[in-house]
Amino acid sequence: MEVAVLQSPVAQTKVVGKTGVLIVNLGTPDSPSVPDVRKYLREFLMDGRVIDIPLVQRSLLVNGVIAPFRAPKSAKIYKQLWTETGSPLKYYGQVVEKELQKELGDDYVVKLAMRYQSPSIDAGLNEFQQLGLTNIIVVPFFPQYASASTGSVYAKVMDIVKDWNVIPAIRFVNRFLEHPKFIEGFAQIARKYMAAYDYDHFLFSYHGLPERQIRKGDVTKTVCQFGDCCNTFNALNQHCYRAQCFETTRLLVEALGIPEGKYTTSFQSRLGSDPWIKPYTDEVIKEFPSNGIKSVLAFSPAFVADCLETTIEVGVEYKELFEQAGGKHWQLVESLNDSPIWIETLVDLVKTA
Ligand SMILES: C=CC1=C(C)c2cc3[nH]c(cc4nc(cc5[nH]c(cc1n2)c(C)c5CCC(=O)O)C(CCC(=O)O)=C4C)c(C)c3C=C
Ligand SMILES: [Fe+2]
Ligand SMILES: [Fe+2]
Repeated sequence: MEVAVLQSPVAQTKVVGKTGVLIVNLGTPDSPSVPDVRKYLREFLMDGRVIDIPLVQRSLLVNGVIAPFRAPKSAKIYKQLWTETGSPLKYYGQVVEKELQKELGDDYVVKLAMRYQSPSIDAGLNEFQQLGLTNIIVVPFFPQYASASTGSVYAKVMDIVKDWNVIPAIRFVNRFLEHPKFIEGFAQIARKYMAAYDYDHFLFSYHGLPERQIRKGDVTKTVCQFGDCCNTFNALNQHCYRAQCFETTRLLVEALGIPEGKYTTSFQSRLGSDPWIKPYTDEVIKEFPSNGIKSVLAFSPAFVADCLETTIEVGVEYKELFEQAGGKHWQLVESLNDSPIWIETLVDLVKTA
């Protein structure tokens, strides 16, 4: 009796067995206007996993300092980044959503979401709920796990579904820095530049994090000393974001045959005066020319789509810094964006989740 009321057999076959795939990137402002950038920064930086200080202090910092003073400066940089298709981070997300749907076929429903701003995680999950999908795979677009990125996506998803009557079976992709196709994706782009120019040095610059955030994740309080310990990657330190970044470099160096001594790993975009993970990219770059390094191929493998952090920070600002210090040739390795090998990586991640 109940079954007949619930759904016709035709409607049932449409959804039964389908899996919802939520691909999630960080987010970006809706436009490069000051109010939209301010709205984005407020939502982003009020996340307690991003600025992990008590709520009252966070609110004073974000609403009293960052939103009024940083937003106008950031808006100018976002205007530089914006193209006719909008923010590259969102544009490539939309292309990847379509391509991945095509590759995965009818057994899956693929939805793009952003942790902050739009399209929201809420909207994506609600669509899955309306379709009656109770198998969901969440793929955060962060190759390395950090509480501020991947962790925040997990927390948001769980916060949304916790009140549903039928909580779906959810599988979360945790990290994919060691996926051979992810590594090969960056290697393919880099080979194009390496074939055309003989670079003195290779820089692998990752988004930074306050050291405090890594310390919090080290529940044993013995793993990360923020030094050479991060150079080896093992079962104990696999959740240390800094160690994951060094491992990403090691795999890329191996794939590209870069000799020892010809590459550096560093961390960019620090905010505030607390210690962030070192070495800092801007300090490393300033030293390059005086050490005889006049040409650099720069990678940004903490991101899978070009964004402010790659195109502007590494591609423009660090280039200027390098040239001011006496450097001659600087080239950014663009991100995976909508490359076929990135879509293949995602297909593998979904099918093995
Ligand atoms: C406390 C501050 C920040 C932490 C911690 C942090 C971690 C973190 N962020 C990304 C990915 C991206 N961040 C981007 C921009 C960005 N990040 C911060 C601050 C922290 N990030 C700020 C203030 C900004 C905005 C830049 C500005 O206004 O100047 C972006 C780019 C988004 C875009 O629209 O292009 C990405 C992507 C990760 C992966 C991460 C933890 C590892
Ligand atoms: Fe960031
Ligand atoms: Fe570490």
